[in-house]
Amino acid sequence: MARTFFVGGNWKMNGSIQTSKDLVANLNKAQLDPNTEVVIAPPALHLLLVKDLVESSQVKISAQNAYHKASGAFTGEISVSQLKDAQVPWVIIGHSERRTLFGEADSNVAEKTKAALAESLSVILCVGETLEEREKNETVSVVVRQLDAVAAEVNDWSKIVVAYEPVWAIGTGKVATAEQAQEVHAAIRKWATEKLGSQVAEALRIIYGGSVAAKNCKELAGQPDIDGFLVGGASLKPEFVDIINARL
Ligand SMILES: O=C(CO)COP(=O)(O)O
Repeated sequence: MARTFFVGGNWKMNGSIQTSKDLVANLNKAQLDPNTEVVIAPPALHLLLVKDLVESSQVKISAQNAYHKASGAFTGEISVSQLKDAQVPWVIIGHSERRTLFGEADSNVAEKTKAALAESLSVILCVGETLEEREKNETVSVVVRQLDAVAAEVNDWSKIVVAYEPVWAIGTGKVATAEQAQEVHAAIRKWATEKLGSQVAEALRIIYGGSVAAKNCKELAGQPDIDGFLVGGASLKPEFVDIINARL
């Protein structure tokens, strides 16, 4: 079964009302590969504005994070239920910046993923190792530990896209080589086969993130287990369209 190519744009904490409008205007006028699923994740403050401005039903919006409780005294948080109510269909969970800068543990990532799926949201679940972990040859064990934590809480993986984002490649310009990425993607699919069954594993989209750019996306996209990208910096530039069209 062919997996639909998936390209996400994680805008992180960047931009203004005007730049968000400009980014959507660029996407609206671009020719996008109709076989690519596109999801953009603006800052929470801009989500509804961006949602209203997007013209193509091919482009969906995503939050960059959410809290697992439905409501209550959690100052500053946005709940998965509020995302559902606002018709935001996707949420990024477990981004390495959430894990390393905001102290999210594997268990937090698991409970957020579970809560998002319970609200019928789709989830971009991020995993990946630090440079120190890679140098200690712990890449696969770290990624498996992160995935196992979610699998302990979640049975249905049909609405999850796994984003492999090596921390050392994020925002550094140091992209994993196509071989390095493929090796980890294959290990993730092997994990999924063993843990979730071969049918689920075959259908699971595993996307790569970390310094993806127009100049490296085609080689990465040519790997058998790379089903798309989660793009940071380049999603704020016109070349995002070239990355969406990596398979053309
Ligand atoms: O963290 C990322 C996407 O979520 C990757 O960011 P960069 O593409 O800027 O390296």
